[in-house]
Amino acid sequence: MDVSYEACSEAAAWLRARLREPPRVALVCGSGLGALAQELRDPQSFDYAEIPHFPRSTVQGHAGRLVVGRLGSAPCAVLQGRFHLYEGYSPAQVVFPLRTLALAGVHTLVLTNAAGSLRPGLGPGHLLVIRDHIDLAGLAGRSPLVGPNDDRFGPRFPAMTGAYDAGLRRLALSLAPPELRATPGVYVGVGGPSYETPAECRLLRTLGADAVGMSTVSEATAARHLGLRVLGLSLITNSAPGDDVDDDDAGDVTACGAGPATPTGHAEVLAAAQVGARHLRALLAALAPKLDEPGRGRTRPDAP
Ligand SMILES: O=P(O)(O)O[C@H]1O[C@H](CO)[C@@H](O)[C@H]1O
Ligand code: HPA
Repeated sequence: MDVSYEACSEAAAWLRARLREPPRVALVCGSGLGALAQELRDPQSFDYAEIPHFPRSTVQGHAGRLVVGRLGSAPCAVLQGRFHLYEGYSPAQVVFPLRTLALAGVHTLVLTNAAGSLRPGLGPGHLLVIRDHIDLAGLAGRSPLVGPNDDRFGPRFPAMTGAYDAGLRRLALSLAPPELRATPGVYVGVGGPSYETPAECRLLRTLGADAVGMSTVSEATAARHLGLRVLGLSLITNSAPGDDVDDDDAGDVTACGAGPATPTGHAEVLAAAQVGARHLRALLAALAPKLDEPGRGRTRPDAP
């Protein structure tokens, strides 16, 4: 698969030729969160298979469809389906859709995901508003930015301090429906697709992580490389095994305080995400007026 700047530009031009207006905000739906696209007015919808160079979704709960419409007054593109490293995609393939959307006009990216809680008191149905992340694959050399740098996407060495926009985070925390018990925290991205062992969860906790998942970090890294503003929202679908869990019977014991000790399977993750999606939709509707701002654009001078 061609993941070059030229391939992204071709996909972006294909989209722009079909859209009533270029998108300025993009939203990536996490597992089971495809219903977030229902917030869009006047939607136009495209299967990923139609869009030049796009990868194909292989995971249940990721429809593989791009829906473009208005979120409040903001032209918004919703990716109903993301790509994960465990599907066998390279890091550059994982971030191809959001690079395409950036070239099509997007300046603000909302990343959503389903995640396991590592923090006592943070349980299924709660929302972690991502303050920072730990990219285990990236730290091990599997960043989407590895390889020759194309300066048209961004600089060779982008900063990742403040990667998640503080203003958007504060807004999300203040506007979230009370049912989500929204709290800021650190998301750790792991490779998957097996869920974590109790010992791995202990390790991730000592690293300072509050929630764990298999996505988001590559996308946030590529988005900052592109100069996009990023908001990250983790809907907690399960608790990861806690310190109190005996490795022999992790399935029997309630873990970090709330909900079943971890996951059991993707079906449960999808079911929990679908329950929380209702409140997440309310949050998006409340955030909508703040996501697009006149004058805001990609911070790179040569942005198309
Ligand atoms: O991060 P999203 O795409 O929401 O999906 C999460 O759910 C799947 C595991 O159930 C993994 O892909 C994990 O990353
Ligand atoms: N671990 C990793 N990814 C996940 C989890 C989890 O516990 N829950 C949802 N996605």
